[in-house]
Amino acid sequence: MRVGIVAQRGNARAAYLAADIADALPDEVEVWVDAASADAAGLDGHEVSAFSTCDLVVSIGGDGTFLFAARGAGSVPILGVNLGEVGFLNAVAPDDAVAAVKQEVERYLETGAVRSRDVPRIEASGADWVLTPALNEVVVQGPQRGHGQGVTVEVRVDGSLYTASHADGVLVSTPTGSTAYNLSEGGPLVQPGVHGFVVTGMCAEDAMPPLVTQTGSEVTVRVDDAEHAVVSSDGSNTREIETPSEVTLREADEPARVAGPASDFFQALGKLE
Ligand SMILES: NC(=O)c1ccc[n+]([C@@H]2O[C@H](COP(=O)([O-])OP(=O)(O)OC[C@H]3O[C@@H](n4cnc5c(N)ncnc54)[C@H](O)[C@@H]3O)[C@@H](O)[C@H]2O)c1
Ligand SMILES: Nc1ncnc2c1ncn2[C@@H]1O[C@H](COP(=O)(O)OP(=O)(O)OP(=O)(O)O)[C@@H](O)[C@H]1O
Repeated sequence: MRVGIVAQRGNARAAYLAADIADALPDEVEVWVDAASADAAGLDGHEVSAFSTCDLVVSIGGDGTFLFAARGAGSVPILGVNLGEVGFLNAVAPDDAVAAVKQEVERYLETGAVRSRDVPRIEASGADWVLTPALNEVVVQGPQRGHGQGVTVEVRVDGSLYTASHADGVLVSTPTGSTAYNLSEGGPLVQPGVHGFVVTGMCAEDAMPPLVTQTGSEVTVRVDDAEHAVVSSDGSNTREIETPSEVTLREADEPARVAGPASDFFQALGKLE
């Protein structure tokens, strides 16, 4: 079994906790530590982009660290330990981290699988490009946000026109991402497990109420009337596209997998206050 650990870059507490977890695991488990944290501790590190070959990935940090770990992990189960300010994606408290990881490792050694929940991701693509699937959301927007900026968008669901407007952009969120950027833009909270994505307009001039689509549907966003447009996945994997052009959003073939104990969704909402 191979366990990959991603500790928040530059955070000594995260690096110590990574070392504690590594020390607590049986010798038969190979432990990889991300390059930045390993370098700080004088160890050999591994690029997080190779963590899709692990059997379990542990993220120690905040939501940004979890999203970073998820980009490398692909569909490998990720257990999130919260050292962040919000830590909505991280169900495990630091004091419980060693026990929670040991429990999943023991489960894997006994049964060949860790306990995990599938969470859908959104894949954004254009004529000759595709972004790393998003765990939270894909944003299609103009070169800049704000009055007098933006882009004309035309949103279709399975080929049928939903709406068209000048707007800062359009945000398509997974249930996981509903508590993040989607919420700030006026989109609804979505209970985990709902099989839908949310399409939310960003400061649209014409009517664009938040729309829940089935995960199986294909959403296309045509952008025009701006110098260029920008597509981003989870706020970081970004692509500049020319206008006019069309972005296709659909459920990624492989979901992300969240390992370890689940947090109570309604209790976790308290973290956002
Ligand atoms: N106005 C906004 O609310 C806004 C703007 C830009 C990005 N974001 C979010 O930030 C994410 C990228 O995270 P980052 O840490 O790299 O950037 P960041 O440092 O700008 O973090 C943005 C905030 O979003 C929180 N967050 C991220 N995912 C969340 C989730 N699923 N539920 C609740 N809160 C969540 C983080 O804890 C952090 O407080 C994007 O996926 C997007 O959802 C939010
Ligand atoms: N081990 C790492 N190696 C390389 N980059 C990292 C690593 N950990 C985090 N990062 C980068 O830092 C970003 C997240 O860091 P950030 O400071 O926003 O912390 P966070 O995990 O969101 O916690 P907080 O809630 O305290 O802000 C990630 O998106 C990623 O780009």
